[in-house]
Amino acid sequence: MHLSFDSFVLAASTATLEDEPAAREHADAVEFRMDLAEDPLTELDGYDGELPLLVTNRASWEGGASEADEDGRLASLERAARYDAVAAVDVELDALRTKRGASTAGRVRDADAAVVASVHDFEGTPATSELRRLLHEAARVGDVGKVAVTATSRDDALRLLSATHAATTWGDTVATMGMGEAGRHTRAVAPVYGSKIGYAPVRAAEATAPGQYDLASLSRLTDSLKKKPET
Ligand SMILES: O=C1C[C@@](O)(C(=O)O)C[C@@H](O)[C@@H]1O
Repeated sequence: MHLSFDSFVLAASTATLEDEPAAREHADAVEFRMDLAEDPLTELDGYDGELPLLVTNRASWEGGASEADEDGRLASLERAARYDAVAAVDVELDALRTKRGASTAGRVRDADAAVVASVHDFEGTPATSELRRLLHEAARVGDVGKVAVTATSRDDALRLLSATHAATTWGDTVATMGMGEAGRHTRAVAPVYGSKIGYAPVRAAEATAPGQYDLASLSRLTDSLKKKPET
């Protein structure tokens, strides 16, 4: 399956593909968190859903739950990329800076899947210059450059939106989101400034990051902001 990041993609984040039927009504894709799944490759084997998959196998050094060593973790992503349903693979920017990670990106693309190069900051929001630099570097090595930061103030949220707008204006394909309470509204608003992916759990209690809206809520918010105001 194919996913275009030319326009906003709403991904239902989940630890199990059993959520796909419930996600269909609102989501454009499923983000399958392989690191949170019991037996991810067996789930991929049995997947017969309609939504394309974006697979993530988040490293423990990037806030995820993968317990595999780096080679095994990336090898699982390469295997996942070969499933027809897998349209995109998330690879951390820090991994992509290594030879092993860059080779994973090559294999993912050989399997006709897109690479989402990701950066997470669970502590705060980097300085504006660093934010812009990270977005540009991630967008250069990935088909989408994704930066998720922890916003602790309105100022952080505004800087994130502004960096998203700047990156989009100079032609980078990026996705951004503010984690935490102060960042929550950026999830609804960032697509207006060019962000191309949003993440939300089907059920609020199963959030995969702090400050996420549930899927139906984020879908309603992004849809209504997408509509042109009536004149
Ligand atoms: O990288 C991201 C973004 C995210 O952390 C969020 O803040 O919505 C949720 C994760 O599941 C996903 O892999």
